Amino acid sequence: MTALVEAQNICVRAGGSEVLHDVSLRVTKGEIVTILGPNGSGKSTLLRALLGILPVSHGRVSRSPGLRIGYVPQKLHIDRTMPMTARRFLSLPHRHSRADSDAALARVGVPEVADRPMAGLSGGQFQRVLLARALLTKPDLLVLDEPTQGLDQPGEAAFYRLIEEVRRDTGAAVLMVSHDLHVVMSASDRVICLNGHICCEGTPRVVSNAPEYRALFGLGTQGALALYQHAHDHDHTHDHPHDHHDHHGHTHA
Ligand SMILES: Nc1ncnc2c1ncn2[C@@H]1O[C@H](COP(=O)(O)OP(=O)(O)OP(=O)(O)O)[C@@H](O)[C@H]1O
Repeated sequence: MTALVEAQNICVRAGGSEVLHDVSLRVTKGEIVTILGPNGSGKSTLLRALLGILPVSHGRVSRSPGLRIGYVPQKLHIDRTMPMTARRFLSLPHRHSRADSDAALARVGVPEVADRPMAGLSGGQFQRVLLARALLTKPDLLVLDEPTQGLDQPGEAAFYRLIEEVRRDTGAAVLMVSHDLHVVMSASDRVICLNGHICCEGTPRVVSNAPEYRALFGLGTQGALALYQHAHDHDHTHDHPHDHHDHHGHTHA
């Protein structure tokens, strides 16, 4: 199938060193592809090179003619003191009708936030508004750089379900970066494991059993640590172990 976007043997340099070496990948129509990798492994750099924001020092990037991309960058600086409603935010930088904006908010499951200030939204609502803004461009390809950062695990799982629905309804392909193995495994057609180069790739099942993947995420690398801490945080916010602990405390008292 024709690729929407394709990298052929690309190398990318940043800050005087080679951040990506000999990376090749393609995303075809309607696919959900997730890039996983430790901090600093070049995930954002790869997305930016595919989007043409960063130049490659070797190889080539091609995008299908007329490709419409909805991009949600990893960091979006919003002046939290500026009172801007979600509907107004959706019209930046391109103006959209009220009906289209409201439909986009409804599509991502937060119709109620249209008149609320962006600064007052929860993390999950905020990420959904970012997705709504990307959808307003009617993209063939959604590029999402860690779209679930700051969300708890149920919030992440709900967000990935939403991504699957969007793909089903719009036919858009999705290329995203994630740190969360568990939820990504169920939502992705294909996973690419990156650490400056592609360590392994394939269906989630194939990748989770690949020795390269286990070496990167399972043996105390920087990435494994980040992932472990991520999971650890979730345990702490979970109600049951906490209740259990309290219960024991009372029993002993
Ligand atoms: N503009 C830049 N100048 C210097 N170094 C850069 C620049 N952009 C990226 N880098 C370096 O390239 C490497 C890859 O960065 P990148 O942001 O792509 O990683 P990442 O996998 O997205 O990381 P994270 O998971 O922490 O977001 C890092 O070592 C980073 O410091």
